Amino acid sequence: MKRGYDESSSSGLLGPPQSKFKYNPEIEAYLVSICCPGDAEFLEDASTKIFARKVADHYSARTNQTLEEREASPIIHLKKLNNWIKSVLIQLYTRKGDAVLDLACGKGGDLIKWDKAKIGYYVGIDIADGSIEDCRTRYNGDADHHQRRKKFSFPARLLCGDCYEVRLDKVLADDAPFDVCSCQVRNNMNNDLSLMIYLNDNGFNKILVAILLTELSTFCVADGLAFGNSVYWIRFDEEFENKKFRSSSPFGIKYKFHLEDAVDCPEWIVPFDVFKSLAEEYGFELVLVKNAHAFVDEYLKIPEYIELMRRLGALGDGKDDQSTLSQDEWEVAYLYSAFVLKKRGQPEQSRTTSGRWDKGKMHLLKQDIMHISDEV
Ligand SMILES: C[S@@+](CC[C@H](N)C(=O)[O-])C[C@H]1O[C@@H](n2cnc3c(N)ncnc32)[C@H](O)[C@@H]1O
Repeated sequence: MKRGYDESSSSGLLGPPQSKFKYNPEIEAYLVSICCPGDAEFLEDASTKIFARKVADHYSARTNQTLEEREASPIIHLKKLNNWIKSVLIQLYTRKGDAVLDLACGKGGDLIKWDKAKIGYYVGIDIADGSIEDCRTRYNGDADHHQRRKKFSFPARLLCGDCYEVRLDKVLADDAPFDVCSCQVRNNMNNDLSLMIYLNDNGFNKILVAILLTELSTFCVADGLAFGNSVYWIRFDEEFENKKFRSSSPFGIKYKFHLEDAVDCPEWIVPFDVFKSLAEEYGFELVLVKNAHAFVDEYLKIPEYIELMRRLGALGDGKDDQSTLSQDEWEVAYLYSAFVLKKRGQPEQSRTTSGRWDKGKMHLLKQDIMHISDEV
């Protein structure tokens, strides 16, 4: 049975548990699911502004957890693993001085990662005003009174609004071009495509995306319409009872995804090859697509990333901390993939900026947060 790490490694870290899934890079059946984050009570119409409002309220209402509360999460090691994957991605694809657009930046959970990559400018956008306010205090270094951290070394700007509803080209006219866009939220395919057009037209170099993938064959071999374990479940709609999917209508295959202590939302599957060719049509080439198991397999061989994993603690700390991912969390990790899109024809060396000291601020006041709406 395949394991997700190098068993001969001398890292001292505990490995992920054995998985019943076997990662096969040749497999053609991977499907990208388009995620609409939200809550069970407001699942129905993802396209409406009401839905967007409810998403915003949901995230705003999620208070900052204490360290103890966070550590008690049933998916704490999965969260740590996700952080490791995001950090490695950022280290791999961001360079000193880059201008970064963090779409759906939330409470700024990635600020430290961008700081380590020595970026030159940061613009964060999120729909939830509570989250963007938390992001502001975190950026200012005021978030944790016990552990006041040093100031971030890049200027920043924060905006509050629905990144799929506003004219980003207008709102960000003075900030563009960006080198990297990070996006960990998906809307519907049309919105994602308009975003890609915007990114292409506005000189983006790379987009890093952490996206949920599920493997159709897992569903096809499962009994009935649902499968999962103690921390997640996926349930397909009744209409897919016969487990047949028409290639002529690749969109609209809906299922519900539940992950303990994280999400409970509808998602729609999109065949990966369709996504890839649409991205190509809009001027992007896919330079990396890696399932989380394969990602761990590959990058946990590199000393600096082993050290990072040790610090983040997803697989213990190599010394006293013997806690690690549960089998069930490791199976959830298998549902996720990281991918990177790169603007076609963009040479590696050409960076758009080396710091934007004239833009953004080093300390953000409440009134510095720009509230954007689709009237902009
Ligand atoms: C999973 S969180 C990502 C947080 C962040 N990347 C981090 O690691 O801390 C998803 C975020 O997407 C935001 N979001 C959802 N739909 C959005 C939209 N249409 N426009 C802007 N933000 C959105 C939510 O408010 C939430 O903060």
